[in-house]
Amino acid sequence: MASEAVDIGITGYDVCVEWCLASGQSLTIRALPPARTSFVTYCTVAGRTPHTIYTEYPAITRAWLAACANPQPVRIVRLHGSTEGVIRADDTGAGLLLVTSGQTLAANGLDVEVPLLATDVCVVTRTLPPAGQTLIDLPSLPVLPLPSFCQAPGGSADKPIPRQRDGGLRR
Ligand SMILES: O=P(O)(O)OC[C@H]1O[C@H](OP(=O)(O)OP(=O)(O)O)[C@H](O)[C@@H]1O
Repeated sequence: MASEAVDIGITGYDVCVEWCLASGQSLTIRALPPARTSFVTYCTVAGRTPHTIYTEYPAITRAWLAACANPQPVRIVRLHGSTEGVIRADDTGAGLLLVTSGQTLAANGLDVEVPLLATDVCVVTRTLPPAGQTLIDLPSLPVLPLPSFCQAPGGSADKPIPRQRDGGLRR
């Protein structure tokens, strides 16, 4: 889907949200029956003042921080795969990562958990402007909107969140 090689895909809702926010493009995301629900979760260690958020979801992280009432300056570092050990090892670290059972968080001593969005398998197609139709669609499946905190200020979730280079400071 991302490389435009195919017109329809089956993937995780988390992947779709991150891609929409990062690219500024729309997808039509439709829910399949739940298979194994996980949660994109903010986590850290109790008592820390995080300066760095490690994540495979930098666009979701920026959107969430932008929606926070009093966001603190924080560096966003993109990592792929399991990040719990890196977060634990950095005394000013936090993370935005995928949690299913919570066992990996617990094993790494990450004891502050804030679930931001539930994610499961979904069907995804590109949304074509201006009418929003898709090349292939499965209208019997319910549409999943982007999370409410991904709404651009004063606008709709279809508008991209302002970009920031990975690793930069958000002020
Ligand atoms: O809450 P838990 O049940 O402990 O699962 C959480 C772990 O699962 C995911 O990794 P996964 O095994 O999917 O591999 P990957 O992220 O490295 O691809 C995720 O990155 C966490 O590391």
